[in-house]
Amino acid sequence: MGDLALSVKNLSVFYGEKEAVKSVSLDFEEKQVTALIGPSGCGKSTFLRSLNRMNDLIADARIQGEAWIGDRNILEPGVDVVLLRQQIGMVWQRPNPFHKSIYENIAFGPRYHGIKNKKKLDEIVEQSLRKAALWDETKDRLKQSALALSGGQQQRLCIARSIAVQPRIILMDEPASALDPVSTSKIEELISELKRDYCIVIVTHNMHQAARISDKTAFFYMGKLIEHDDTQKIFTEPKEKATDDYISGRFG
Ligand SMILES: Nc1ncnc2c1ncn2[C@@H]1O[C@H](COP(=O)(O)OP(=O)(O)OP(=O)(O)O)[C@@H](O)[C@H]1O
Repeated sequence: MGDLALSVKNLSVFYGEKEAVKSVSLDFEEKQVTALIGPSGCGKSTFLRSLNRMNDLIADARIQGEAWIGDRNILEPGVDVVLLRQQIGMVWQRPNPFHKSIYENIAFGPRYHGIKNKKKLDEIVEQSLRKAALWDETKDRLKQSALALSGGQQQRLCIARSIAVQPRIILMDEPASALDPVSTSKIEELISELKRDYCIVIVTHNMHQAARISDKTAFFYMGKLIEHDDTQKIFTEPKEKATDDYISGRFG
């Protein structure tokens, strides 16, 4: 087994009385892609959002359990969520660039975290755009609004923005589901490149996508983690009947 990036223990999430995620324990390794799959409403996004404390923003959401990065439980009350979100980045279903230039979208995070030197910021912008396979398309228009980019380019910009603050883990909630097939395959190629450096956790409804890009797959059903294993095993010889039924399209 490789190095652990994040270890989740008995994580439960409640919305009021409703338990949307039920005592899930799951480990994520460095330099691996884990796909979270399961039918609509099974708690995948809720689980994902808990990992960088985005659920803190929902008034009646309550979390129990632990999530460890090294010797730190990131779900403890005293954790600085701004620093946490630097370590654990998030890419949403719909690209959400800031209403700023391409350059400023990338430079914003590093500047916020204290980098003021223009040359250093230029370097970070270039490196982040290169890593997100967007440099060639944007290097001559860095001052232009990010909103003038296509949807697929905007999503790669959002990935570049999360890389710019040097995270360890990148969470992605159906990052390609709003994109056309060409943009989708670019995002998939990009994810395969990025896993050399990062731990990636991706929610996807697309079974083929999960099979293509992930090393591990976790199947959720009605808030519970039913099965977690090598992606190849989940898709060829799942242990649980519910997993088999879901991946062969019998429900969901
Ligand atoms: N902000 C919220 N307030 C109350 N209930 C919520 C909230 N967000 C999600 N839920 C409920 O929690 C459960 C899990 O939802 P969640 O969005 O995590 O599932 P999901 O597996 O990601 O679904 P989908 O694939 O449709 O996005 C659902 O029953 C949903 O209705």
